[in-house]
Amino acid sequence: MTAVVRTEGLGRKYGRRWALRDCDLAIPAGRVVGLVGPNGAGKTTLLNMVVGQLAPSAGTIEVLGGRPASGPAQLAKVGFVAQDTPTYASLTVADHLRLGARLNPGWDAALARDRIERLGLDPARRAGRLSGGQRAQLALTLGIAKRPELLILDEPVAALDPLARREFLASLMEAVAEHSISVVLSSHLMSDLERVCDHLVVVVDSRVRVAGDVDDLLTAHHRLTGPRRDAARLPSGQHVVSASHTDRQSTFVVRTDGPIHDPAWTVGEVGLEDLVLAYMTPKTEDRPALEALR
Ligand SMILES: Nc1ncnc2c1ncn2[C@@H]1O[C@H](COP(=O)(O)OP(=O)(O)OP(=O)(O)O)[C@@H](O)[C@H]1O
Repeated sequence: MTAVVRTEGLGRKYGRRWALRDCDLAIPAGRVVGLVGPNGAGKTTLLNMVVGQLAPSAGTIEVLGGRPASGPAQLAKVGFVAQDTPTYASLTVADHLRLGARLNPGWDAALARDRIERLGLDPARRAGRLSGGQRAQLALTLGIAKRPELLILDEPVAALDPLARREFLASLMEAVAEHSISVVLSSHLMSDLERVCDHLVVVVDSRVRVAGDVDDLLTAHHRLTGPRRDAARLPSGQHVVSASHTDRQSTFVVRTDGPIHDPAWTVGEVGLEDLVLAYMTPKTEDRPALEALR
């Protein structure tokens, strides 16, 4: 499998505290990857290592077959829109495009101009005078016009209203379809991720809890509801992701490779948001840690 990002035992410490640890990932090419997890889980830390802005404290990372930010050719292959969609407040939209052209060898000037025109952004307007949504669109334009093979977006839609978010994601998907780029996108907004992502990475407490193609993940996870039962009494092939109990009833989200035959259970499907929430919920039972699903 061609991996756009491959990590083994990757970790980053700040002082004595791990911001991310034991991270093993193999993200296939051509995916739109949703990176999710609670605040402080380690998402930005991972993305900053992917783009080479942060050095690992442990393990290895390979991006498009090379070391992150290891030279001009590697830098040209990866586009990055950081968390606060950074632009230069005193520079105009046109200045940003000129800067993009100067800094990026593969710059697609026609693409940048067309996008700006289609978005209705005034080239003479200073970035500091744009709305949050317009600034995010400008930053995305810079990221796409660089014509990267991999585009990294750290919470690009956080400050946008629902309509602007929808437009932003639509234009991202358009760019993905037209230029066949791989995208890694971190967000807390599950409905957005559900719409655009076909691969998911969930990070909780500095560790990757689960990773895989969305279709495979949804097929492998089920919600079991039935008479109250201890998680320890479930068959070994059913890995408990989350458990909740009332006096008489138990509900589990489990990951399993095979069908569930026990007639005591009502078996339901799990949606993407429920799946993510199940992994983010602290487990009440003591079960072995889950392997990342690939
Ligand atoms: N420069 C830094 N110095 C010290 N600790 C840091 C630094 N940057 C991040 N951390 C810590 O590392 C951990 C992971 O932070 P990170 O920003 O990667 O999380 P995140 O998942 O992106 O969170 P959010 O969703 O809130 O953006 C947190 O505990 C954070 O406090």
